[in-house]
Amino acid sequence: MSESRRPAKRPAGNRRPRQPRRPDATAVDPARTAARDVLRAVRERDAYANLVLPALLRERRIEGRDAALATELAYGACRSQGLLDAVIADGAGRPIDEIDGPLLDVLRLGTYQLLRTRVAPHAAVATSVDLVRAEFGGGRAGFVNAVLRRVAEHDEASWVSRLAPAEKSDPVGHLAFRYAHPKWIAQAFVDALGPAAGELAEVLAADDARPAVHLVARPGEISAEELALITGGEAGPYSPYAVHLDGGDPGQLEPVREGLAGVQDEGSQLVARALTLAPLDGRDGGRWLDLCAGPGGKAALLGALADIDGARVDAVEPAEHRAELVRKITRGLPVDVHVADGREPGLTTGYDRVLVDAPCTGLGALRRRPEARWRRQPSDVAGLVKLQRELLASATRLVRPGGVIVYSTCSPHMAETVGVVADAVRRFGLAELDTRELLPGVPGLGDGPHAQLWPHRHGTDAMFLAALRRP
Ligand SMILES: C[S@@+](CC[C@H](N)C(=O)[O-])C[C@H]1O[C@@H](n2cnc3c(N)ncnc32)[C@H](O)[C@@H]1O
Repeated sequence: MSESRRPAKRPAGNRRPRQPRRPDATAVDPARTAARDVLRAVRERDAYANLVLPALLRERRIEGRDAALATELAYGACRSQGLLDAVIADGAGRPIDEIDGPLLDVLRLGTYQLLRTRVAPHAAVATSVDLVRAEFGGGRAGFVNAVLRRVAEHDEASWVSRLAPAEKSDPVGHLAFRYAHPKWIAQAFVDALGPAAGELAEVLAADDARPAVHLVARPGEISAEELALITGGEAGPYSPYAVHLDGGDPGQLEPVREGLAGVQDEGSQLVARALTLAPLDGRDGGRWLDLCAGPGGKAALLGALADIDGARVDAVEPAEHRAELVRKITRGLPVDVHVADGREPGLTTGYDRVLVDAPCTGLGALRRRPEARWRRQPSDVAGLVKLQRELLASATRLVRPGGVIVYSTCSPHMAETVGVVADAVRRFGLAELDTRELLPGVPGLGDGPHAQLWPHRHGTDAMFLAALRRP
């Protein structure tokens, strides 16, 4: 009987023979395994990193330093994907789409650590190799090892100078590469900055900075000063309702749990407030409309201000699950939620104030959505602009003569901002108010009459807003 056919002897005690075990990466390195799983969910099922990661950390009970590391790696690798992929393709000597998805996730994680963190290079490589070996065994781990060793031969600056478009002939492409943004987005920022295009590097860098948590103190419930005192935060510089926190989980704060405060970017607070400050021709009859209300952040602030002013808000949202979020967040406030398409909401005309916080590319909020910059495509813009124009046309029908519309986007892309507004002004004879006057005390809003906020100038999302009066 040959050696291979001989029946295996059972060791004493009837124990099974020991198999050589692959390392269990989950147990060895929970943070990197979690980050890898986030990248995989984003790649395979178009998941949102900032929804997947917190759920995954909770489910696996990953806390403290491990949670912080998983967050830094998952979000950082998502944000810098374009830069990482160019380096990986060079290191692998083949295009990215010829690398198996699960290996690419780990290569992105490893390359991010090598180029953009202080993790020691040997640890970045070894932990990546372990992740692959645990799942696929040695052959594929060898490939990852070889690629990452090539990546580790240069630092980030040197990879940028090797692979980025030349600064002289393509300055926007160069900065886009260096700050890991698609070029079309960097170009959209340049266009919106206009004469301040020299600030492009600062705008791009702001997208990678961890944004502070902004709370809104609900008017009539709690003041910003009280909220700051309770939470240990600082009052925001521009919105009278804003409090800034360094970090932490705002959902755990008592004022947030009790509904006295909410989480809302200070720029969004300024948009809702601007609608209430806009001067009307004639008296305010107290009929206010939020035409694109889900998930309800601005509707809640408008509702609280309406409560104080004796006004009432109709809030329109076509997606039932988002309308439900509006109902929840505005409970107890004078807000009526309508599940309807804002283009034909079936409401009685004659509103004094209408907010069109339009669906948009979200290019002004990239710092809050790690993977968004690589998912959005230039071809998305045209469809959104069409919808934005139709929503603004609908608002024009719904507002009374002398009433005011505030049109806003969390995108500075000019087709979605000044393009949509200019079209409405031309078609409907709307008068553009000086929107900057509706943001008292806020500097650096541009040449008007509209207003553009920027993360690098104001610490807010890059919200655009224009106030328009129907003649
Ligand atoms: C930028 S978000 C609004 C954010 C909201 N104002 C807030 O502060 O929480 C745009 C919203 O418009 C909704 N929307 C999409 N198509 C719409 C339509 N045809 N009519 C009205 N709303 C629409 C989206 O579902 C989304 O909830």
